[in-house]
Amino acid sequence: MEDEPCPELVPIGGAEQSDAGPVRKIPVTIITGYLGAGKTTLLNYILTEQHNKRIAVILNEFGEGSALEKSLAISQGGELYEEWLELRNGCLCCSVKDNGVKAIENLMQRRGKFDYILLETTGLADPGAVASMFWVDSELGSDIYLDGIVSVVDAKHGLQHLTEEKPEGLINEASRQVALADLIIINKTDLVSEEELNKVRTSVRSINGFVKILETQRSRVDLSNVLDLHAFDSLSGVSLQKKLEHVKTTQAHLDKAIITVTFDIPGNIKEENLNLFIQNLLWEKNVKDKTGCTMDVIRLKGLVSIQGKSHQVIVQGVHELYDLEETSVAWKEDEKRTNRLVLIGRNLDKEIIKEVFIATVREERGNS
Ligand SMILES: Nc1nc2c(ncn2[C@@H]2O[C@H](COP(=O)(O)OP(=O)(O)OP(=O)(O)O)[C@@H](O)[C@H]2O)c(=O)[nH]1
Ligand SMILES: [Zn+2]
Repeated sequence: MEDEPCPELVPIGGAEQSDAGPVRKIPVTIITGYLGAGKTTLLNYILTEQHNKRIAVILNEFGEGSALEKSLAISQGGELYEEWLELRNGCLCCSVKDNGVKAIENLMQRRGKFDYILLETTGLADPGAVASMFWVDSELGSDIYLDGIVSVVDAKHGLQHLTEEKPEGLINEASRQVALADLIIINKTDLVSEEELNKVRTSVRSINGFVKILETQRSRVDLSNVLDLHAFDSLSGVSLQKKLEHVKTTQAHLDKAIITVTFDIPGNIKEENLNLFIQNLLWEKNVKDKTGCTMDVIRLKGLVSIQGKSHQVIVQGVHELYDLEETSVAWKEDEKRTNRLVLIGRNLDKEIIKEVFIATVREERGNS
């Protein structure tokens, strides 16, 4: 019973799918970033680059005066539409006012016409809320999967956005977008000196110790860095282990800063204990730092070893939502089983979190 067969992940051959056959899930990449950072420029660039993908783009321009301009930029259509429009190169485009769920549902009726979805959030959006809908909306979840969150940071104004103070000590949008990202694009490097660029890079890194950082002008990036990141699923099982190994706990660099904390605890833990640890942290919020402030976790990633599971288990969390999924990577016979977690958030104290983790996973409950 220990070795439950894990379904093998096999690529589905051919583009054509019969009604009865398995359906290929469509990846969604969320493109976020503060107002004017270069999100739409990035989308335009991606749409015009050679990528052999049929991409569907959703522009979420909620409440922004420039929405019309944005649709114009992409569709050359001249008006704000909520209907899908086919571009000359076969890509699809649509501009919406809400968080995009409707648009995606609508889009899925055109299945077969596209193989990738890019969703641009508004500059003030919390990408976590958008990401969450892929977990909550199981209807959506069966058709599509979240591939990654890409945040565009303005090299010129990024620092200012990251340090902006919000009332009641709320986390500003720019920091949240950096904390949640799987890829950061520091754009508009033409507008800053090397020194200014270093400062932005250091601040971004101090918030998110995990994220890959690219620097661009006009959002020109190698698309392989943006698409098919598999940041949330077990297909990244192997590389995630490597990636996690390189993550370091960061030092607060900005005021009231968000930082990254990572640790590695050897052993083989019970799933219920892991759940308890995560729920205390994310739901009960009863884990506090030395000064009594609640630890506020925005993003959680990890690879853990669960008792009774032969394969590594990936942990993913965005705000209050989290998910455990067995990967296709089996623990080897002689391999030391270990649990590595990466947490990004505020008021994080590595030593305290480690202690809480150890105490929780060591605890016996119910059956010996
Ligand atoms: N100098 C410079 N300007 C840039 C660069 N990238 C984009 N821009 C300009 O910056 C402005 C904002 O770019 P957008 O791509 O619309 O930014 P956005 O993030 O989509 O903006 P919102 O949707 O309004 O939040 C545009 O005028 C772009 O032409 C760059 O690398 N350097
Ligand atoms: Zn835009």
